[in-house]
Amino acid sequence: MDLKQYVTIVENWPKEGIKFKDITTLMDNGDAYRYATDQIVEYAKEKEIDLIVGPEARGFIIGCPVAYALGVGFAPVRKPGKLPRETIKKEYGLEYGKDALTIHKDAIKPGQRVLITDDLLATGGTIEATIKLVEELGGIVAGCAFLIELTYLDGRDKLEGYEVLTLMQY
Ligand SMILES: O=P(O)(O)OC[C@H]1O[C@H](OP(=O)(O)OP(=O)(O)O)[C@H](O)[C@@H]1O
Ligand SMILES: Nc1ncnc2[nH]cnc12
Repeated sequence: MDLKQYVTIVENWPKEGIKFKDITTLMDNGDAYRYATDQIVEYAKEKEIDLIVGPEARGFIIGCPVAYALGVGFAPVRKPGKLPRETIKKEYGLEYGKDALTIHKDAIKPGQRVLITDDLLATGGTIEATIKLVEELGGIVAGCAFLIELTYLDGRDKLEGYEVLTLMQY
């Protein structure tokens, strides 16, 4: 299936010069959403994953159906002030700003094999921060899976030494 036909490109949003890749038009098509999910599930099966970790908010949309299909858990990475118990935190830069991410301290057991999921790899700031959170808690990053990679932003440079799957490249 050609998934790109379901992605809508929105010019100059949220800021001038950004070509925003809107995946809501992929998600609201049942066949396309299932096809994309299945690709990531097949990738994850080879990696003997114990847990999926995904950053807020679009990482949840990708990661939760994969976790369900594999019968493993999902641990959310969230922006500060959203998780109710003790967390650890990492700051990071974005294509259009900067932010921080947190995870519950007990979300990952040392040695667990983790697949990190998100909708899109841009500068790599979000995935880099998420990897740091997982590894600080003793998790093993067995793979990183995205629907979309913006190759012109070189996010992959931050992922040297990690296994990466991207379903669409721009
Ligand atoms: O590779 P990067 O440059 O870090 O950019 C990619 C991240 O940016 C977007 O999330 P955003 O922070 O906009 O949050 P959202 O998912 O809550 O919309 C996207 O969903 C990725 O998580
Ligand atoms: N160009 C873009 N489109 C959609 N999500 C993004 N996150 C970071 N850059 C993005």
